[in-house]
Amino acid sequence: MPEPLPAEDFIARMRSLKDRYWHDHPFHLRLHAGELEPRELRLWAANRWYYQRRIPQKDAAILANCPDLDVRRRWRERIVWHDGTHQGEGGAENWLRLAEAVGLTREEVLDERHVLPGTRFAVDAYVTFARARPWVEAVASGLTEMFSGALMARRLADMRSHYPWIAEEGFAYFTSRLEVVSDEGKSTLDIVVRNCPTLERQEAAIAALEFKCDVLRSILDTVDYYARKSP
Ligand SMILES: O=C(O)c1cc(C(=O)O)c2c(n1)C(=O)C(=O)c1cc(C(=O)O)[nH]c1-2
Repeated sequence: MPEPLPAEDFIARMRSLKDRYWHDHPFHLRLHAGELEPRELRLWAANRWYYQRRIPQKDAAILANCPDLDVRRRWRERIVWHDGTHQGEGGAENWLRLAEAVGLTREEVLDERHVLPGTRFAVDAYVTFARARPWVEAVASGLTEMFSGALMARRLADMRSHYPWIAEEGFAYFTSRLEVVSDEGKSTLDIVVRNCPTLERQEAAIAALEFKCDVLRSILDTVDYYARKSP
């Protein structure tokens, strides 16, 4: 049987997938350059809502499949972060505030009338992956968060400067996410490395992260296509 990769090489393989991440997707580049019309930002916020609202369900699937108490303890914090503990709190609520700040009503976000079929297919594929695959692969698929901190910091700065009409309250999602994201990346990586003792499992974890990068890019492909097409 082939030997597993040394941990550093395994980590390096996962980090090298940054090129496949969505930071340089044409839609993000237009967002960062201040080139988006308000209606394009609204389409983006309404579609990202679908991703945000499905993430706690994806995390619940991981909890359901994971027999490791220590991992479950850490993982359930993610659900609490997104859902909050009380009405009016949590990451999802903050995303709704961003959507309102770009000009959407809460109602039109919550009824998902702007969610495009491609977004739904991509995000649902992510949730299904977490339900159907071994839990460590689903955890590995969340490792895009290793790449997300720098992107979110840049997005926050660029949105503040290029879209000054967006009220500061709208950015609470990014400011609060940035506080948790770097730490999460490290502990998630640790869980994946410890729970992939064979080359086969390591390769499966790498494939899971590739899949997730493709999920994210697919969301923006569909948003970008319709954003450019609409009047
Ligand atoms: O704004 C971004 O670019 C970005 C990227 C990602 C990501 O890389 O999956 C997440 C988030 N944001 C995010 O806010 C978030 O809560 C989140 C959860 C997850 C996940 O897979 O569990 N990814 C991400």
